[in-house]
Amino acid sequence: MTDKIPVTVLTGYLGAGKTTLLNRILSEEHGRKYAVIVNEFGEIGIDNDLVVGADEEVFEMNNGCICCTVRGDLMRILADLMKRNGKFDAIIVETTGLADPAPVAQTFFVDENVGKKTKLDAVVTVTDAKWLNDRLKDAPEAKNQIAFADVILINKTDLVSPDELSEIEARIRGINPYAKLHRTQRAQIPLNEILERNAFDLDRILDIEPTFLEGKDHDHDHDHHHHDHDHDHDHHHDHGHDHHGGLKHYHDEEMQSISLKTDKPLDADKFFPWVEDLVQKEGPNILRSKGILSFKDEDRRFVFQGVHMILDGDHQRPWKEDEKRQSRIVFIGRNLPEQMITEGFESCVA
Ligand SMILES: Nc1nc2c(ncn2[C@@H]2O[C@H](COP(=O)(O)OP(=O)(O)OP(=O)(O)O)[C@@H](O)[C@H]2O)c(=O)[nH]1
Repeated sequence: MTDKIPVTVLTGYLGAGKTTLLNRILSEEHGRKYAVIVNEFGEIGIDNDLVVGADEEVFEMNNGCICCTVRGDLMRILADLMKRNGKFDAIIVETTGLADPAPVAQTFFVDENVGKKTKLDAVVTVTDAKWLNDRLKDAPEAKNQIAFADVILINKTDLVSPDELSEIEARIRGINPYAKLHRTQRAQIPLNEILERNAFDLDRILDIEPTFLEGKDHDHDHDHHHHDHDHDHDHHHDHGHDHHGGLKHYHDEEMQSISLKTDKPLDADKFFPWVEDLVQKEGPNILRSKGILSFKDEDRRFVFQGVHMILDGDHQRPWKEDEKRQSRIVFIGRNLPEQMITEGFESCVA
């Protein structure tokens, strides 16, 4: 028997900086071979397109909640990876910002096949120093992500004052006194603080989740509606449910995503004023937005990112010859004015 392959679970609320951290890990000269598994909320997969590193193999799970519908997918991908023994030094799983890490972590203990070949190395949680306080009030996932963490990054320290930062740190410590804490900007941190830590502590988890190891029967599908249409939306399931071996976890019933796409080039002079205005007005409800955009007279892809009203974006690599120049954008939030967003986006076509 060879050693078990370490698995790092990257978690953190919407927009906290998980992909930024992942890209940092993958861009470093590590001389290791990582397999990356991503899962996101919203129907158009954007994250897998934003992960750098041509060398790495990126596996995209079906979209949806990793802790419920997608867990079977995670097990299947892991099992496939294990068949290619020796090809990977480690596996990194990036979960959606809305995932509860408990059932994800549980997979490595209750699924025999997975448990034989892999071991959960650490749960690494990225937090957004600017928005964490608000999310602790209204998002139970955010709190669980902290409670379950072995390593916590307090990211985006540039967006808060030193006093606010101390307050955030105290709140995190209140939820989880054991995790190793790091303050970061753009998720800048030495790799060895994240990977191959051997940090996951089952005893501590059993303290906070006594039923963690119980119940191996956890197939349970929620109805999930997918409309194959130009603009899809995904009203997520809700309610605290406890079918994962007695583990309770919660979903935000109001959280929805709107995915839009168009094959027609966009006009940058229309798009930016529109989206800036939109997030100014709807920022509190729009928790996350991101997109890959094709502007007219522009050969490069534009990557667009937003967390509430803070927008970010830049031109990336050129569109490839065989790549469809399609603009895709996703908005995730509560009470989203769907029609207004859909029409607004359509009006940005050049
Ligand atoms: N100001 C600031 N922005 C940051 C920092 N780290 C990341 N960002 C920005 O925050 C946005 C979200 O970062 P991501 O890494 O995509 O976040 P994520 O957690 O992967 O997001 P989801 O997968 O959608 O939940 C991007 O626009 C980043 O450029 C930071 O330290 N400071």
